[in-house]
Amino acid sequence: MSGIKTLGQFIIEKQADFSYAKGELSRLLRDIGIASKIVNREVNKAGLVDILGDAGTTNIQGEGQKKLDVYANEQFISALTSGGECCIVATEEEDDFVRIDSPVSQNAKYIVCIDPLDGSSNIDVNVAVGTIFSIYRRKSIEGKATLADVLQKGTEQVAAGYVIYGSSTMLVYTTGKGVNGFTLDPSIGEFCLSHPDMKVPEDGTIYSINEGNYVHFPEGVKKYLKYAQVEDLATKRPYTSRYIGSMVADIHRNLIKGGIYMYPTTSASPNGKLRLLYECNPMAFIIEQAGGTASDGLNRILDIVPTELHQRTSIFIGSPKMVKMAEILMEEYSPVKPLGDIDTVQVV
Ligand SMILES: O=P(O)(O)OC[C@H]1O[C@](O)(COP(=O)(O)O)[C@@H](O)[C@@H]1O
Ligand SMILES: [Mg+2]
Ligand SMILES: [Mg+2]
Repeated sequence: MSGIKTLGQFIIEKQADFSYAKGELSRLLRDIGIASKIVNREVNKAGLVDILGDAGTTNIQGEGQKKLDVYANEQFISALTSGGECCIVATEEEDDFVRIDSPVSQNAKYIVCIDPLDGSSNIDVNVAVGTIFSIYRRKSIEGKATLADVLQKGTEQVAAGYVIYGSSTMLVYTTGKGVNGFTLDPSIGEFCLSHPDMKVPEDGTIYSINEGNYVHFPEGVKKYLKYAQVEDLATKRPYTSRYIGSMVADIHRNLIKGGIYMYPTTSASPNGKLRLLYECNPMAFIIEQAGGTASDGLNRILDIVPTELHQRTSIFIGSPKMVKMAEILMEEYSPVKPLGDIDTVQVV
């Protein structure tokens, strides 16, 4: 076992990068690691325990909740509560933000925004799913933290990460100093450093989008798909289409191999489908830290000012050269309103 570095050891080692660090963020990341292992245990034996299928409840987004959505949500809230470093959790599965009122958390300075289980449509069919998290420092230090402490721009994130429950289970995260990936070694129950200093290739040949929505796509996206599907060997086109239907898994693949993931506006989702606070901001922070880019077609995701807890946005994310091409075609064919006028996207 010589030479392995566990997540816990790595976090403590990196703490030295932050002169003011007192270990709170390290402990918070530890708590997320613990809850991820518990969720992983259930995901791995999902068919054998009563965790598949619908929970029979609906979340504020009008989506039917899966049993594993609810279970994962409970595990992360309970780990963050007993850990004591988090004062508010904003989660996909709760209508309003959850104030952590345990005695130890009163003075906690961190806010966690989380998608406890990403890729819910893949849970019952044994396809990779994930967890996505984003961490902010509360702005106000007096009194109780409020919604204003949650609705911060993505540029204010102090850390972000995801867990992918796939053929192996990995935790990938950033604290603004690069991106590192850890693989869970079940024999020792530890996340071990397996992918140090991850970098997204500048260009790629993989595009990920639900083409089933083609007729509802903005013209700019239709043009990009035509561009991707044209024969031009010099630019390695036609590109390959890959779509798992779990944002974490599609972006993880593109982070390693190069590629672009797109979930644009559609007539069904005029503001996009994916949520800014706990899906797009954390993935954008990670991909940018790995040398990639992320926008809504025009505006940098991390610069979008959140106005609502479950706010949605369109997203184009991945290899910078591919995102740039998509943005050029969006700008030309489907001008998106610049920042400051975000709430309605106009498609001409
Ligand atoms: O089925 P669609 O419309 O392609 O949407 C798939 C996308 O929706 C999501 O499942 C939304 O996330 P949740 O499963 O956390 O709600 C993404 O993971 C995925 O990329
Ligand atoms: Mg999700
Ligand atoms: Mg989810």
